[in-house]
Amino acid sequence: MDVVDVAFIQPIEHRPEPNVIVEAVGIPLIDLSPLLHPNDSTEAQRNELATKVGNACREWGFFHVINHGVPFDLQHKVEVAVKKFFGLASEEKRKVQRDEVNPLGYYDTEYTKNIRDWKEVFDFMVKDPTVIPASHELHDNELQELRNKWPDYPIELSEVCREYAIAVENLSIKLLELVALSLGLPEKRLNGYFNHNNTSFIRLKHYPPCPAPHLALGVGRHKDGGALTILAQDDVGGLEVKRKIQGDWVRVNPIQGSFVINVGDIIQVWTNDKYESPEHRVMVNSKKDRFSIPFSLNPAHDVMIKPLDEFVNTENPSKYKEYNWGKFLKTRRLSNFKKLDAENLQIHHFKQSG
Ligand SMILES: O=C(O)CCC(=O)C(=O)O
Ligand SMILES: [Fe+2]
Repeated sequence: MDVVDVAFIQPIEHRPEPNVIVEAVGIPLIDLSPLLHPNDSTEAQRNELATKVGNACREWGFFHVINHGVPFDLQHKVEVAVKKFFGLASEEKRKVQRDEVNPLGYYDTEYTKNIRDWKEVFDFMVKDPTVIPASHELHDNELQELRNKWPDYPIELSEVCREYAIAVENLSIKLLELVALSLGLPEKRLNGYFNHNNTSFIRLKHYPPCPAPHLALGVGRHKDGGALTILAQDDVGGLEVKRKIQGDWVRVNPIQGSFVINVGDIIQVWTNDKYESPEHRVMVNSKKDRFSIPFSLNPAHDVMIKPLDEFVNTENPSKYKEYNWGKFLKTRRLSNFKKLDAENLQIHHFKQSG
């Protein structure tokens, strides 16, 4: 990757300032240990956690969790395998390259908001196969089965990733239940959208050192399209969130043993904007490689997303028109692939006009 390539250069107003990194102060750290043994946790403990999650969702849209139940040695095995994979020669990685038909596997030329990201990624679905629409066209009902594409080396990558996916998916459902409780909904109100047909996925990411960290970004500013994101990040740092009131970018520092959780667009729409999906981006640096692994909790492709009835009434009418999740996902993928002239599909495109 060559940074003099203009494709990487952010417009002036979106360039990061590597010399003035401001740490985010006050992003909540939530200890989930009461959930480790669900039969022992009391209703009062769950409600207390839900209150913390609710406050974090309103104030930041971001929080850290510790004692989350994903075994440390499993995380370590994944990290080792991921580093082996990204350490392969490009020709090897390209053997599992994603293409226009199957968007899974390796990729190093992704765009966010039409600017190329300084990163390489490997995507896989939690359910294999996963069913999604074959095309983004609204009236085309054809479906497609996505199958994961695993490399021959490292041989253990597929197995450790599958095990990790199950553990993180379990955690995501616990978090979803806390989000539901925090909104005054029954604990399992949202679970049905994420059945065995869910389209959740995991992205293995490598941000190589970048000779021009003041011009490029690892991931340009964006909001996550799914319901919730569970991010494992190493100790290098680079993730930044845009503060709601001040509007400035602050660094979400790595905390050992924690996952970073953020609200995605689906929760924003479901809650009719009670919880907002925060804008974030990833800075790169000139010295260190950085690795991160986001898991995106996504519903089944045929789920229609709109504000939940519980958050709509005459004083507070629905702020969004409903949209089909599978078509949204498919449309988003189009613009990740190539530079488009138009803005990427966003939930604000479904905002009610009146
Ligand atoms: O790598 C990170 O820290 C965050 C990545 C991210 O925001 C994303 O993949 O959506
Ligand atoms: Fe993100």
